[in-house]
Amino acid sequence: MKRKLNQDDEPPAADAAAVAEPEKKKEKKEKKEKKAVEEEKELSFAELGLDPRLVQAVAKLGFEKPTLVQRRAIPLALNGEDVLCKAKTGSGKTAAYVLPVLQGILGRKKTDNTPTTAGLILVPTRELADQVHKAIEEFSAFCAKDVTAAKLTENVSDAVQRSLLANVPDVVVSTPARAWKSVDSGALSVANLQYLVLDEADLVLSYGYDEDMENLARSMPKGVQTTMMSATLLSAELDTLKGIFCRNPTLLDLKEEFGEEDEKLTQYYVRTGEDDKWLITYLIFKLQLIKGPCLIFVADIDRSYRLKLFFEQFSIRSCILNSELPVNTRIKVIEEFNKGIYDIIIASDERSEVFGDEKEEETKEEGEGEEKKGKKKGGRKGKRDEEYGVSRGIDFKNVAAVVNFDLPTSASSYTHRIGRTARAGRTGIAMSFVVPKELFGKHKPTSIKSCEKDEKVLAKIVRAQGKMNRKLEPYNFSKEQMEAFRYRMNDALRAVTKVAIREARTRELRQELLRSETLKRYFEENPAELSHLRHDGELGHKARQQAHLKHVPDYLLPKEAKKEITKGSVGFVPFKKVDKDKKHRGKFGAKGKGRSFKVGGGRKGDPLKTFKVRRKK
Ligand SMILES: Nc1ncnc2c1ncn2[C@@H]1O[C@H](COP(=O)(O)OP(=O)(O)OP(=O)(O)O)[C@@H](O)[C@H]1O
Repeated sequence: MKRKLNQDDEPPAADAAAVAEPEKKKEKKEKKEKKAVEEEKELSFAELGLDPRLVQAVAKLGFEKPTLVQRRAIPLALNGEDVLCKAKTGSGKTAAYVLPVLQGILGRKKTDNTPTTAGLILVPTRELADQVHKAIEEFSAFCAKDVTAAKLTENVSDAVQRSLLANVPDVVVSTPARAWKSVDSGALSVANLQYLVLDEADLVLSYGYDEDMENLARSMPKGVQTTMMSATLLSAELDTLKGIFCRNPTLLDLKEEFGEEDEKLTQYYVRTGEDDKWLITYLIFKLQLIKGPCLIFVADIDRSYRLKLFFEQFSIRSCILNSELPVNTRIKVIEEFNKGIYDIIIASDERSEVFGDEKEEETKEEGEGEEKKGKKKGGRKGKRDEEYGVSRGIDFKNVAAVVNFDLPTSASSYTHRIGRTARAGRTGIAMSFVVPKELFGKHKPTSIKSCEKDEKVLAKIVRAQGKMNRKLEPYNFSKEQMEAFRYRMNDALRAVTKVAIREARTRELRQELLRSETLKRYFEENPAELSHLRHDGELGHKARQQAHLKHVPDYLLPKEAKKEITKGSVGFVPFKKVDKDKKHRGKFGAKGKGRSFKVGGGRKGDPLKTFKVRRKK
């Protein structure tokens, strides 16, 4: 009878081999899997089975090899499978779904040249439709005569739209509402559709396109190959979408591998009072502590104008993006931002305003809040473009940092906002201001309702990011170092009155309408004139201008700051937490070499006079 082993005994040799066997097998399997992953990483676009003309196009775009989502999704799609894919923002999802559609059309055209719309790509916003349409043109650069594409988002007349569709484009890019309107009017036929793509699929439903989606589903033939993409595909949306469109889809949930493609996004959060976030933001941008293009998200449209006017007090130039601006203006601002003409965009991510308060319920699988679905009919203030959105999918190029001046109201909004930086393997910084519960409402002039739940939302964001192997680091700005600048911040805030904000808002709209409509033909004949119509022009005629705020006097500037600014290095000049016991501090309490400086002895009175720079001991 086999002697019972107690835990101290050495197992007999035969048993030792039996025990070692599974271990060996497991090790072998892990080694094999690791080798397969390494080999997969070396796959080329040609090895994915793509048409040489598409391979040529991506090579021309500088894509050396496919990203994770492309390596996984393209073969499945080429194999005719329905794909539901969750992959991180900026990971190349657009190419992952466009290339297989183009490949399918090229394949069909080899035997059947009948004009027919074979591909329909649905996106939630006009900006994204414009971007996807551009991507299709880039990817089909070497087969343009074989593939035609149209986008149904231009704010052109129905007649023009109808003539666009009369040529029966192979691929149509549209928002669901415009697609259904064209199908319903007979301008667009989806009777022979073969490929359907939903990008930012979860948002397509929460933007209130449910009805349009159901109508479109009814108009399409059965068996359309469907691909759905999003960085935050929540289980609720997943079931709805699967029910409407998919046959037996393959679920590609790449979140586990977020950590694999070396994560280059650094995320900070700053616990700060409602007024201090204005002071910190002023310092960050006036002292250029964040270098390079930056995207600032605020809670609503008024806030975006207030921040722009506040910046103007210090001669900091910025652009505005919101749903009130004409779509062509929004697309132009994004294009010019991507060309480096502007460095700061202030975007109001006003879904919570447009769709009403987003309630966040914890969903078990995702640990991410679920944004309240559906649009609050009639709950919107003023004329807004429901198809506006910049926190989702828009491929802002080389954004050095995303600043959540106002924290979003859901973890998934946060994921998409920060997804505008650190794209395609580049580095990026996300900095989010969090108003602690005990400080909420303490500074009435700058307090807004959406910050009341900042701490709760932060907790959910930390959990959701943790599930993607990402973390947020707390960041403390040294209050004493900031005090010297507070009076300047207050002067500027006082100058930006409600009247000034309202004036700026209406003026911007008037200017944009003027720019986009009546002068269009003139600028087509005089393109050089167009450049004068920069979008980051000063709006502050109504806000009192204060010359003394336009520059930072030398005695205020710590020597380090001056050196950093002239150095012109790109990227984020990190502050470091102020550890009382540390000897060395850089600018704003940054640890490391450099001088420490203190506002003079904490004495009352004008900090400008008591500000002293002390050499490092
Ligand atoms: N294989 C590749 N190699 C290099 N760059 C790539 C590759 N694929 C895409 N890119 C670039 O990466 C950037 C992000 O791509 P894309 O917009 O498709 O990401 P995404 O996953 O759709 O992002 P989001 O979640 O914000 O929609 C783009 O500038 C694109 O040109």
